Amino acid sequence: MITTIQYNSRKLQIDLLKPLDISIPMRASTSNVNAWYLDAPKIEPVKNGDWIATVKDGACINFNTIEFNPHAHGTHTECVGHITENVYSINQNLKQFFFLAEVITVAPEKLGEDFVISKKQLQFALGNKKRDAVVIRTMPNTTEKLSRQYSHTNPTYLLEAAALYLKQKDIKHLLIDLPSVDKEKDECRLLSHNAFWNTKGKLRLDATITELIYVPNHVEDGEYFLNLQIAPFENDASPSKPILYKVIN
Ligand SMILES: N[C@@H](CC(=O)c1ccccc1NC=O)C(=O)O
Repeated sequence: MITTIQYNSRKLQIDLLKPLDISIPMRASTSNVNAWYLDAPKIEPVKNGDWIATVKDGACINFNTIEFNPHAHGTHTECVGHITENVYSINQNLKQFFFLAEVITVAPEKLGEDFVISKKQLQFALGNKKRDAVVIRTMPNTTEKLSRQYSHTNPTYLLEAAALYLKQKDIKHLLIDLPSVDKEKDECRLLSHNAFWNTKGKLRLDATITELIYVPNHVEDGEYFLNLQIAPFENDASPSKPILYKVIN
């Protein structure tokens, strides 16, 4: 099912039958990916006295209540409302869902006790490419990322200059396979979040950050169309399902 997309002056083809899902599924399990010191997400049947809302227990339906945190428990997309006093909702600010994206792979650099992604690394990977979105895969890239327990592990983050560079390149959507673009314990400085969303100037309300993605190794670096879909929560962040389609010519 090949479709041709007129993108500015270019005609780009993708195969809609070959979606590449880069989200992490959310499961009610202690092995679900986790960050920010919360317990595992819960998916439990509604109960009313002796009645349990599962077909195996005699109900005519399965009817679960789900408890999770979008920032902690899986792939999620956030807008500037994540760090502002004014409440901005991702559902009000992400209004388009198809973007030209570049998938890049970086091996984080050691900086003191930390591992970081630098501006230089992004410059090297992106060059003069003009994209709406950048998808960052960090090395090493194993399926252990689907179940990693990130709390208190000081995960890799983006240096402020790297986030500033992406803003200056007018990258609207930043996707990364880490729990945050900032250092886990940074006394709430949130330098990269602030730089990317330009909180000291005109807020980039249409810019989003998607965290806790997983880009499988069979997905090569290069040019893709990104379909970025969220669940329609009115909240700073929502669980999301980014799908890539390789640009075939
Ligand atoms: N770095 C902050 C915490 C933080 O960034 C955070 C805390 C809870 C949930 C999400 C967070 N940041 C996500 O990008 C701090 O040091 O307190």
